[in-house]
Amino acid sequence: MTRLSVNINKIATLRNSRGGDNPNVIKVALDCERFGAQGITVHPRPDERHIRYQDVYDLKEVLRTEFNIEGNPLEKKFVELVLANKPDQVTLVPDTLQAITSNSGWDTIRHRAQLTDLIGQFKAAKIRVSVFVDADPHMVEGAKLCGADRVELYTEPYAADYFENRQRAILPFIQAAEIAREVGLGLNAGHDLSLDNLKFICQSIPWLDEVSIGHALIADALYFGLENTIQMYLRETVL
Ligand SMILES: CC(=O)[C@@H](O)[C@H](O)COP(=O)(O)O
Ligand SMILES: NCC(=O)COP(=O)(O)O
Repeated sequence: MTRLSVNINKIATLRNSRGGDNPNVIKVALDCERFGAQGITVHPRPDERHIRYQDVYDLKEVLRTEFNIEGNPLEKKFVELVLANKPDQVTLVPDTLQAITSNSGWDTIRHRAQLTDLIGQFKAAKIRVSVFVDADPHMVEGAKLCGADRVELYTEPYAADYFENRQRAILPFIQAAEIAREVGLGLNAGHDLSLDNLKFICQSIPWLDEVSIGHALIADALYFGLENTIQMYLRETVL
């Protein structure tokens, strides 16, 4: 079974649009847990345009399920935030300041020295480390050489090609996932997963440990309600 971690960035985006505290990020996170989510993901960015650094401290106090913090560890502030909060998992994402959202995985070969050092720091603090990579076997092997515990496959290309040709879309993901399994890495996936494409990736890669989903899930909640929506996503993860 693949576990579902709900990314609550979009809740923070909505809150920040009016400067107040509606919706309350902590309440929504706790409700996601109550409605069945097996984890909560946040991706604080340096400009704090959605999740703020203070949200991370507040969430750490109350969450009962897996807490996953995503971000770029080349930002010193991010490393300090993660080490101060000791989440269950940190996901290292190479996003640039200008990017609207994450748009590629790490080059784990070119950044091997930096990643190895950073992963060592997180693991010394007993935090599981997942490295965000494209569905490229070399990048998966590279993540292993850096000392990662897991990789998260960047699924935007899968989602983009899904309706055109889902067999073609999934193929590189199966190949990368097989390498992850061979070298002993745990496996996560995320970005643009939705009710359309989730079941197929879970069925095609039954050893997929976890998916983190935000944008589509929160958009679906506008129509179906948050509790129903989480249940609908959970059903897609069961084989
Ligand atoms: C790491 C990743 O894949 C992203 O999907 C990210 O966590 C979502 O961030 P935004 O909500 O800012 O688009
Ligand atoms: N790691 C991916 C994530 O947390 C959510 O991505 P998205 O569903 O908002 O595209």
